[in-house]
Parts: sequence; C-alpha cells; structure tokens
Amino acid sequence: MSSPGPISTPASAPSSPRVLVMGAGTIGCYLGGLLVAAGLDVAFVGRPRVIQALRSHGLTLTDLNQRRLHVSTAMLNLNETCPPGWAPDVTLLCVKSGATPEAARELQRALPAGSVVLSMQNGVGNARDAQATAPDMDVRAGMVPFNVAELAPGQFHRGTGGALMVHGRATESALRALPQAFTQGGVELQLIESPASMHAVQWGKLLLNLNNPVNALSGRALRAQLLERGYRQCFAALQREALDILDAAGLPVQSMAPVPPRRLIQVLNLPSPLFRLVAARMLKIDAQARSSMADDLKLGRLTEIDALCGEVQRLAASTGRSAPLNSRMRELVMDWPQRARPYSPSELKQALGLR
Ligand SMILES: NC(=O)C1=CN([C@@H]2O[C@H](COP(=O)(O)OP(=O)(O)OC[C@H]3O[C@@H](n4cnc5c(N)ncnc54)[C@H](OP(=O)(O)O)[C@@H]3O)[C@@H](O)[C@H]2O)C=CC1
Ligand SMILES: CC(C)(CO)C(=O)C(=O)O
Repeated sequence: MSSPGPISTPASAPSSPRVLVMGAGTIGCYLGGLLVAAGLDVAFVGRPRVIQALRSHGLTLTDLNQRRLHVSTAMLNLNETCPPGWAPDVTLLCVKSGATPEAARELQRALPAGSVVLSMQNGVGNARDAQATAPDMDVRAGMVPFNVAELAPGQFHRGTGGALMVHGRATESALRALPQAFTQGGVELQLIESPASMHAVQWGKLLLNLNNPVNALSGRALRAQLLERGYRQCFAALQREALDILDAAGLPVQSMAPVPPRRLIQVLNLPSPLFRLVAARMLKIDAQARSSMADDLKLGRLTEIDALCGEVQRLAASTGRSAPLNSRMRELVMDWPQRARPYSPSELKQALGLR
C-alpha cells in the first residue's frame, strides 16, 4: 500500500499465485485486498451482504499509518460459494470459529486434495477442527495480530500493528509469494516452521484475546477501555488464570506484547497514569478500534467466547483444574442478550467476583 492517497492496482498476471479467501468479512477482505493490490489472483467467497457491498463500492483499505488503497470492483473476483474448478495455491480461512465446520466442508468439497489452507482465525482449535472436517486439505494455523474494523460497506480499516504469522516454510511453493505481497501492503508475514512454536504463538494470541469479552461488555472502544484500570484488572485476572493453567499443562506461550506475559499482567494492574507511560506502545491503537467480539455482540451474532474462555476452561479440565474466572466471563457473554447494557469497570469486576 502506498501512503497516503489512493494508488492504482496492478492487474494480476495469468501466472500470478492464486489465493482463495474463504469468508470475505473484516479480516478476509483486508488480507485479500492487500493481495489483490500486490498483483495476486484472489477469489473472495462471502455472504451476499458483503459481496453486494463489494460489487457496489469496490474495496477500500486504510490503516493507522494513513495508508489508503482502493481496489475497484473490476479487480475483484467475487463469489457466494467456491468458484467451481478454481484451484488456489493457498486458501485463507477467515470465518469466525462457529462457522469453521461449514466452511471446511465446502473447501473439502470444492478444492483439490492436498490444497493448503491457512486458518487466519483466533483461538487455538480452528485449524485442528477444519482439518478434522476437511481431511483432504493441508490445514495450517495462522495468526492475525492486528485489529480490522469495517467502517462502511466495502471499507476496512486496520487500527493496530503487528506481524502476521503462519505455520510453514518460505521454500513451499504455496506460500512463497505471500511475504512479499503482504509487505507491499505494509504488513509483515512471518513463517513459523515448527508446529510447537506456532502453538505457542496461538496461545500467546489467545491470552491477548481474553480482552475481547472485557472490551465487548464494556461497550467502549479498545483504547478507551484499556485506559480504565478496572477493565484492565479484569483482563489481567483472566490472563493470570489462563497462564497458571498453561504452566500446569506444560504448554509454552509466545508473548504477543513487548514484555513476557506475567510482566504484562503487572503492567495492566498499574494505576492509569503509570500505565499510560509504561504501555505507550500497547496504546498505539486508533480511537475507534474495537474487538471483533464487540462487533458480534452489537450485531447479535454468535461470539467466539467458546474458542477463547471456553478453550481455557477445557485446558483446565484436561489437567484436573478449574478456571472459575474464564467460566464466569463466558457466562456473562452468553447472558448479554438478557442484559444488553454495558458494564462499568466496577460492575464488571463485581460480576467476576474481583475486589
Ligand atoms: N476483526 C478483527 O479485528 C480480527 C479478527 N480475527 C479473527 O479472524 C476471524 C475472522 O473474523 P472477522 O473477519 O472479524 O469475522 P467476520 O464475521 O467479519 O467475517 C467472516 C465472514 O465470513 C462469512 N462466512 C461464514 N461462513 C461462510 C461460508 N461458509 N461461506 C461464505 N462466507 C462465510 C461470515 O458471514 P456470517 O456472519 O453470515 O456467518 C462473515 O461475513 C475470527 O476468528 C476472528 O477472531 C483476528 C484478529 C483480528
Ligand atoms: C486484534 C485483536 C486482539 C483486537 O482486539 C483481535 O484479535 C480481535 O479483535 O479479535
């Protein structure tokens, strides 16, 4: 992506690597749009609402560094199901966790055996679940560190930074084109060779995503929510419980923050004036950015709470322990439709049983 102002987008050459975006939503449109702009041959599969918006408006991508990119409708290969006979070099699986089985079934039906599928989803279980549903695919875990918001139909904004990570090797033909293509759009992609390291990355991201329910229930934008100590204390308590369980299970975690996970918990608990100083980098978030779960609650959609707090509960149970805070948070998110009123910091602490 060039910065600032619109840029022209190159037409993909006949020999361009082919990418299928399965689930053209917020992340799918952002990642796929960057790849179209880099000249890759990208097909999007999405719901009629999104496909119609892209047909009417094209795709506009912006980011926190004032980059702006417009991909015209003519450049977009838009579909409501996998285009028949279209064999991608790589597929980006970008649906929410609850939609993974249906999407994986479609990939299994439509793509040649051995097709590489990258799960660009949150949680630690989506790649495993997709692989179980689509046994002929080669499903790999991926990780998206940054926040993307749909600002208007066809307009997607990246509000935070960080490098994409994917399980694979730079020498693999399916993946070779991706790092450079994303770099052109201002996004780094790191390939992680070892499955154990990728698992540690995913758990590191899950720890960060334990703020998603806090953010969603706060009713505030991410930055405003993180500036409230009471909400940070809730996030820190959920993280501490998860880390204790991960330690008990002997599972390593790669921190997604510039400091180790336990240090991050201390930082989150600091009084706000100190937190602002110490966590200046963490607070480099656009004022309007919200967690993906906040979008789900607002639109009355199924949330990914089961893939986040639910995963902590399941890991706890597998080691003979319990995860009362993550269990309680899961209940609060499930009970949202009955309440439908944001929690103040003290209300949320009280609801979690924190002092
Ligand atoms: N948004 C963000 O900032 C971030 C999100 N993530 C993760 O990325 C993943 C995707 O999230 P996000 O992009 O926000 O989700 P969205 O809901 O915005 O996008 C997913 C889209 O895929 C559609 N979809 C689901 N199943 C199918 C199908 N079988 N065929 C076609 N379209 C389908 C959904 O439609 P419908 O709603 O009708 O099912 C929806 O439009 C999640 O795991 C999320 O946690 C990770 C980092 C940041
Ligand atoms: C980027 C981040 C951590 C923002 O909350 C996210 O993963 C999400 O919104 O789901």
